[in-house]
Amino acid sequence: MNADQLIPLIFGRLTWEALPLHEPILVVTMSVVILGGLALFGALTYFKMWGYLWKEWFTTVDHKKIGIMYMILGLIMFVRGFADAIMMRIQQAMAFGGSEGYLNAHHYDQIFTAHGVIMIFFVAMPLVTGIMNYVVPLQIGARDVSFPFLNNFSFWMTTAGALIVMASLFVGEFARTGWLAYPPLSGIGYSPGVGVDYYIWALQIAGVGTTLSGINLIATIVKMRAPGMGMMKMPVFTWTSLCTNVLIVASFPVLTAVLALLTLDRYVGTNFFTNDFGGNPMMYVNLIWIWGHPEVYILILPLFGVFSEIASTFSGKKLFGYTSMVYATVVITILSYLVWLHHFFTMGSGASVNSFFGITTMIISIPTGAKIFNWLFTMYRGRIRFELPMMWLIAFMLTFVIGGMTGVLLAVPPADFVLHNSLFLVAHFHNVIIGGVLFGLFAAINFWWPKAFGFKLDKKWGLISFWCWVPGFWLAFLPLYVLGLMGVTRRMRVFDDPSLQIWFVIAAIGAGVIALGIAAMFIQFAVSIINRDKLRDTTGDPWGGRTLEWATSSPPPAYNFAATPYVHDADAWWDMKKQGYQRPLSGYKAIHMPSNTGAGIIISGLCLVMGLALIWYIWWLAAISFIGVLAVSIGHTFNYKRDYYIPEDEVRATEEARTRALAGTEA
Ligand code: HEA
Ligand code: HEM
Ligand SMILES: [Cu+2]
Repeated sequence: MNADQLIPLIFGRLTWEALPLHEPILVVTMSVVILGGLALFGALTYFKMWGYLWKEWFTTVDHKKIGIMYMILGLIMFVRGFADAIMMRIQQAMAFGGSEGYLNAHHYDQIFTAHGVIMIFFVAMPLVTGIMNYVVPLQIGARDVSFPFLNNFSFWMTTAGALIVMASLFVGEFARTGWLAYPPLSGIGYSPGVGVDYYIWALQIAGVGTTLSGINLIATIVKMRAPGMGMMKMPVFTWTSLCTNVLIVASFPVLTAVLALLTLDRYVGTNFFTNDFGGNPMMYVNLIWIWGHPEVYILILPLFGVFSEIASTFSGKKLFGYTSMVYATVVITILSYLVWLHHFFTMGSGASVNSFFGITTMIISIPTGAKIFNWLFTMYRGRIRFELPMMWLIAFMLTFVIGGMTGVLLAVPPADFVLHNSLFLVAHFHNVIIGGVLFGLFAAINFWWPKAFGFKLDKKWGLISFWCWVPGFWLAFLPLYVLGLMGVTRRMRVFDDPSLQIWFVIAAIGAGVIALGIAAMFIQFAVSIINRDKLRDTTGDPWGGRTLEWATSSPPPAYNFAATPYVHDADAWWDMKKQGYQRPLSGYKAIHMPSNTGAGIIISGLCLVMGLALIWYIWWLAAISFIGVLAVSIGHTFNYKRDYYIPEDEVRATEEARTRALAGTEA
């Protein structure tokens, strides 16, 4: 065998050509990333941080630390996703009057695809999962989630997926198909390169993590609630998390299946989604939206829960209409399975089918509207405190209602025939996702940060971020409604009609203002960490909270609660405070806890290698890493050192420190 035959056997289709050395933008980015990575690696080694990170964070099974790691992952990926967005905004503002802008078509198409994929799968999903992971066990008075090791494994699988997408920036290319990769465009005939394979394996690997984390949180909420907390006494955020995870468990397997079929089409030459040989691309479109529509409610529902907690806390009132809030959430959960076809009204289903799906879609406005009015009635005659979370709630209501209304417009099939795939659609979904999901996450971060770290976030920089984000959002996306109504379609790189340019320029300025908002948010974090002693909260309950997470210290001890709380009311902690609750000061017991393990990160690391090997057709490496995954997974079942006890003395010492801290604040 000569070298020409041997090299492909070893390296598959990976060659030097895969490095984008001819793309100056990528060379610069790559150098910055490599230098930054080396600097970080050097710093961590110099300060001897690796052991600490490995023992305390990477291998942790503590839901609180895993929650924080999800948030960090989401925020880092947000910077990447936003960099893509700003590049598109600059390109579209420039590409008029014969100018081609600065991005070629090959590059531009990867950017909008990567932006969509990253923002949905590796920004919104990790941030939402992170908040649920952190808050749910505390809200239900539990010690951790049902399956703590699985939780660590889920996080690393999500991270492995994110790393695969990031790798495509520097080695090879990403998909050029749009974020849902419709065939036949995503089939091997029209996309022969590695881009779609990067897409497939990133989503498959991250999807395993998402599905398992959904199962984990459902089991946790169903089985681990504190005594007395019946279903109708669960905090609303826990309710919305439960429904979200039901949606995850019921919809992600469909995504897995549809991507598996696409994989078969691409790798072994089956014809599920081709145009001939009995294939049918419409099957793909149906399946992907049966996952895709519930996905957008997976993103928004937890934030509806966050806003419910915030509305009542900062109005100093019980949430208006708890029961209707719960039923509205459940109704949205069910309805979200009956509307998927509104994403392809124009693809020939006929008038009656379109009417059915148009009407079911519009019906979702009713439970959503009920929620909006419940929040307003909660605020009505309340003693409102305009802290940052409350500010975000108000911005959310004003923004989301408009985005929801334009959604209802799109739900009218004849209108959708005009607006489908236009910038009006792009404006609709950014309006609900940024106004709903992101504003909700910012509210959540400002609300629960003091719980996680024991000090509040700086208000001044928080307000600067707020006042950049909200007008910045409107500047960036209102022009897209106008352009959409004028007939401009999505995913365009250059334009002919010079009269459109001004709107793109305004949108680019808006994105610039958003960039300032993002910078202000990171400055807010930094300033708060520096001034943490001034912003310290020793009570564990800085906002006058209503639910159980505020009953324990900030940050909570590893075991969350020394004594399991007993629940009498949906606002359990508020009720306890009203009844003159006294913390038990004696009678501590040793606490049974799960042990950390490296199995999760190792298996995910092997999956990462396997994914990359499959993308590049390096079959031997894929086989070896697959065997490695099996071996480590089986090996892990023989690990009997899975738990330990926090000794009674340690619990007592921790609780006595808290007693002193509480006395300090009261004095
Ligand atoms: C968080 C994400 C999120 C949310 C919450 C929504 C919510 C809604 N969406 Fe949106 N949507 C997306 C994300 C989201 N969407 C995405 C990402 C796409 C495009 C994907 C792509 O193609 O790339 C999309 C696309 C999309 C389409 C397809 C258009 C097309 O491709 O041509 C349609 C059509 O029906 C639609 C409708 C709706 C409706 C009716 C709601 C409703 O749930 C809104 C309900 C809320 C309100 C109506 C406001 C509050 C209510 C009141 C104040 C009560 C009174 C109001 C009335 C009685 C009307 N959406
Ligand atoms: C923060 C500011 C943001 C800006 C400025 C921005 C900008 C853009 C732009 C310019 C496009 C391409 C539109 C076109 O087709 O012409 C786009 C597409 C998209 N964006 Fe954003 N975006 C932002 C945030 C987000 C967030 C937070 C999400 C989701 C969580 C998101 C999800 C998407 C999706 C799914 C697409 C469609 C991709 C495709 O066409 O395949 N965006 N965005
Ligand atoms: Cu939809």
